[in-house]
Amino acid sequence: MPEILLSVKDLSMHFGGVRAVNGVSFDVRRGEVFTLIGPNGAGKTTVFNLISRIYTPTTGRIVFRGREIHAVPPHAIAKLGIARTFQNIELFEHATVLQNLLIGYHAHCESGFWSNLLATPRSRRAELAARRKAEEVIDLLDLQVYRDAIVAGLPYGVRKVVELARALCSQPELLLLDEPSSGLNTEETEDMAWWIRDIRRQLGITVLMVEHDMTLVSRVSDRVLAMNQGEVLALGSAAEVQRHPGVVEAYLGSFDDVSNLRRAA
Ligand SMILES: Nc1ncnc2c1ncn2[C@@H]1O[C@H](COP(=O)(O)OP(=O)(O)OP(=O)(O)O)[C@@H](O)[C@H]1O
Repeated sequence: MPEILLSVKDLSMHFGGVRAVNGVSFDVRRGEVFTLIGPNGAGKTTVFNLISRIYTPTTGRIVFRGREIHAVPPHAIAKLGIARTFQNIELFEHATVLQNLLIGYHAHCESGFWSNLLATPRSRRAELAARRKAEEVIDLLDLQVYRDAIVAGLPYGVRKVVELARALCSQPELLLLDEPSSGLNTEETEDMAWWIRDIRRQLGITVLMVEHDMTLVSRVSDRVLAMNQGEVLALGSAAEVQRHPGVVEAYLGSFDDVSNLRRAA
């Protein structure tokens, strides 16, 4: 039996009369790439925001490594072993790539305010460990030439990889990727598929992803869950889910790019 890393049980999030997420359940197995798809407004980002504790669910449970995470404040999520990227990149724009990665590392580490201020041996060891981890991630994602560049001056595609790198520096067990291909051209999207596969293969990190580009979804996902109007429509391999009549109908009834679905079929 595969180990379940994350379990979402009968999860609902209502905003007034809007049922953004309504009775959604799924399990993410340790080591897999699990992808949420669905037309605009299906509830995918809300599920992400619930798992990363930006929202508290109206009803339902989220269990990570056997522990309920409802009461964990958003800032403590990284320490539990969950990191995420955002649809619209969120980086410190006026800091360098390396500085952003060091911040990512410190999001998960325990060294206290006083030990940092007094530069104790413990805080110096933590600083060295942070630099080692940042350099390792820079090498893994081929960011060497950008190490000391200010983020604001970098092309969008590179900033997207830097955000991924920063999430990796917090050494997560579960990585949440919110539309990793958005804003990327075809070549950059192909690179992103390589990075996601490397992250899973080389670092053993479990990936939960929201993505619209079905070519990327098909390339990297072990399992795909399709949502529509806050509810689960289908679960299976990328090919199985794309053939599901309810999924085809949901996309045809929306303004989403149906050609994406056909392209990867
Ligand atoms: N904070 C909020 N307040 C009110 N309604 C919200 C809020 N967040 C999301 N919604 C609504 O919940 C529904 C699901 O939105 P959500 O952003 O989760 O969908 P999505 O599948 O991520 O869509 P997209 O692919 O466009 O990002 C939508 O009808 C949206 O308008």
